[in-house]
Amino acid sequence: MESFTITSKKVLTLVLVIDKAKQMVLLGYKKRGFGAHLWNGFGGKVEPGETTREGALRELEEEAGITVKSEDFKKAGILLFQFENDPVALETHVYKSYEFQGQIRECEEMRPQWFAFANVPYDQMWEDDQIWLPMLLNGQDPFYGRIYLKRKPVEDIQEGETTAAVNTSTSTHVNHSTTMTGTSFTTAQPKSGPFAMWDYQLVHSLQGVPHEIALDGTIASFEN
Ligand SMILES: Nc1nc2c([nH]c(=O)n2[C@H]2C[C@H](O)[C@@H](COP(=O)(O)OP(=O)(O)OP(=O)(O)O)O2)c(=O)[nH]1
Repeated sequence: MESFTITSKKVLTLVLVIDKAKQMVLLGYKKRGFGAHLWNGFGGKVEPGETTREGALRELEEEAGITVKSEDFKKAGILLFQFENDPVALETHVYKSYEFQGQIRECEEMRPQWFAFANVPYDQMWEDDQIWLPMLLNGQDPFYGRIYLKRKPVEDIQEGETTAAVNTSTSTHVNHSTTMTGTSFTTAQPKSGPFAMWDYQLVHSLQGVPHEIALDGTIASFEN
């Protein structure tokens, strides 16, 4: 795992708004920047002086035009994204809400759209989302884990390309409750961005949500 060694991390947020009665989730089509042309939740970098919660609520309002009351805004998990040959990991704090206020609107960066749980466009999302998003939609949170991503060879991300072999090694287990440990997919999807998921470790946590994931993957404390 030498090529996945990390020495620092950036803190990011990601918000999923869910209509429980209709079994639909609000996603945004990212028009530019990191993860462009993929559907995703709403989020971004946490600013200096902000908590992850405040940063997540700010990004949701900026990118989708809506607000969520504090009591409805729940932490669903933390994912540490590690990229091949990149010493900076992205510690992404994932939030969910079943309620929101305001009018959903498009902005320069994101085009929001509701999707039925059965029609989530996983082939146009980050590859790892099909591992953890169903857990969030089915209420199997909180969770935490590490996701390892490799840059795809250029020819594999061109339109029309259908298969790209990716490494299928099995990762070691992390402790705590139900541990899922991964083998990545044998077929990389050409529209799912420039990165292929190489491996993952994901834990459905019974202890609550971690405050953070240390660089060595350990969890120092939980929020509840
Ligand atoms: N669903 C999903 N989201 C991911 C993955 N990797 C990853 O960074 N993200 C999210 C976390 C953040 O919400 C977003 C990247 O944040 P960013 O810093 O590029 O956000 P941004 O371009 O909107 O920048 P800003 O608003 O903070 O200026 O993408 C992934 O594998 N799956």
